[in-house]
Amino acid sequence: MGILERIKEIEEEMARTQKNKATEYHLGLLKSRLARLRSQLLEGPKGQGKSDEKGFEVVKYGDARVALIGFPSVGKSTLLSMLTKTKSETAAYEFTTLTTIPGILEYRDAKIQLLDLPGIIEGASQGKGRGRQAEEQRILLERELETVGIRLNKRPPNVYFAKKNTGGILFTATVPLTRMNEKMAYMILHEYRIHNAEILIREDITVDEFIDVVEGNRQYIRCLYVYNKIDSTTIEHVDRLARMDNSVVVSCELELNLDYLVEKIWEYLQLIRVYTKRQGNPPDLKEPLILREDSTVEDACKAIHRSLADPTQFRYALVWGRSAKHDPQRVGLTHPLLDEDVLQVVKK
Ligand SMILES: Nc1nc2c(ncn2[C@@H]2O[C@H](COP(=O)(O)OP(=O)(O)OP(=O)(O)O)[C@@H](O)[C@H]2O)c(=O)[nH]1
Ligand SMILES: [K+]
Ligand SMILES: [Mg+2]
Repeated sequence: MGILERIKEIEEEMARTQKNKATEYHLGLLKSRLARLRSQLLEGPKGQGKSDEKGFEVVKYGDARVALIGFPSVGKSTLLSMLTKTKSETAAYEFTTLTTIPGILEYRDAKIQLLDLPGIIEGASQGKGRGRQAEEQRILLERELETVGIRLNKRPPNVYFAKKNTGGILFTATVPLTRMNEKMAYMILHEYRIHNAEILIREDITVDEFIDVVEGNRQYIRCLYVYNKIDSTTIEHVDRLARMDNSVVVSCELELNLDYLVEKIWEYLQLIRVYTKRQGNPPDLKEPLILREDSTVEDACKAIHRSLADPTQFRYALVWGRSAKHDPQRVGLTHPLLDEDVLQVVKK
């Protein structure tokens, strides 16, 4: 039996199985089997070099990447063409875009690579997906991304997990577990042929989250749900969509709310700008370092030059701005930076 058939069989069995105390472990087992098969499917057969093919087949460029993922003809290419200098073909028929089209969104001195992807659709081959309501599309997209190991707007579970060579399974939970337990963990690990490991669970996780930890390859990605074409629905509907979590409503056609969308994209990327300065010179305000929100002086040094954070080179740094207690503050490598700080590195 092929992987796809086995996946289908397990999905069917799960759908038939009632959720209760008696079936809890069996369902946990099915879930882990399903997760293993899906991973196999994504990785492809071992030793064929296929697993190296990552990303969207477009060269990475700029400070961050945003992928536009959605059903056909929702206006992804129209949006890319509005927000960047790139023109991506748009048309009223589905699957106009057949390959990934990159464009650059310039905002707050950062270059953000937008990727216009071909429309994705649940069961495209069966011709499904016409006339879907926005909310339904959202659920289907989430489900589609879930099955390939993408977790949207979630944090990785607070669990320490390390495979070992010997010593058996060492299981510890620092909080009461109400949604899974040690027995379930053993069973799932057994399914993964893991017989030696250290597990420290620090929050009340679900079985699915435990499987995510064991798989270890999940992508935790922030996601904005953008509802386009608000010009062609009722104000009540728009209002309902706009109130949902992580949502922005726009109209590319009427150019409604696009500035707000760009602001939101910036917020979701969690980036900061750090302006660098040489001794005796004003800061370079044209090209800031674009760093992740939780970056330190060390990260900034590494972004300037690989070896700048080495103890042989780095003496201290001066920081002006919101992260500084006084201007300038003399700091070390571990100092956390904030948006719009100015940084001067003093070398040995
Ligand atoms: N009414 C309305 N139509 C829009 C809006 N934005 C885009 N469209 C139209 O919707 C149709 C599809 O737009 P595309 O940008 O090609 O959609 P897409 O998501 O890239 O489609 P595929 O590449 O086929 O998946 C085009 O006819 C656009 O002119 C909008 O805000 N309002
Ligand atoms: K289209
Ligand atoms: Mg398109």
